[in-house]
Amino acid sequence: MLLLKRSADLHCGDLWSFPGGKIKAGETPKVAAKRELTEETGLEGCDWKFLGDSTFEYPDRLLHFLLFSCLCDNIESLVCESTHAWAEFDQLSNYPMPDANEELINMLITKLEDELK
Ligand SMILES: Nc1nc2c([nH]c(=O)n2[C@@H]2O[C@H](COP(=O)(O)OP(=O)(O)OP(=O)(O)O)[C@@H](O)[C@H]2O)c(=O)[nH]1
Repeated sequence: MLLLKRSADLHCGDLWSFPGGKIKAGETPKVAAKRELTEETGLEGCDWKFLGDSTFEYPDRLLHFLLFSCLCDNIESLVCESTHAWAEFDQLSNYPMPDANEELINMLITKLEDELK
């Protein structure tokens, strides 16, 4: 799983997060997910899947997340402004993440378990 370290000056700064960002007007969620991945990493994912959605209320904002997974087979072309890490599921506790991500990770694990059945 690809994780990016957020800059200190951003919301949830200095925490590790999934590539992503806000949907622009007129974009579908999937188009936005693909755009954000490429903007932030230079990578083009394939085999995109919508995994589910989740809402999280921070003290200063209410966020609605639409979670996608994809595969990246060209990882040598990764170009990233932020510090990045490739993490296995059992290593995630080493990467402090925003509070909203607990539910996102549970969603990921559930979907992967379903696929392996
Ligand atoms: N990208 C990303 N954002 C997350 C995660 N978890 C989480 O709570 N967030 C929050 O989701 C919001 C949107 O993310 P973002 O700041 O990356 O959005 P963006 O790239 O469009 O930024 P911008 O507003 O500077 O254009 C932020 O408030 C961020 O803290 C995550 O895993 N990845």
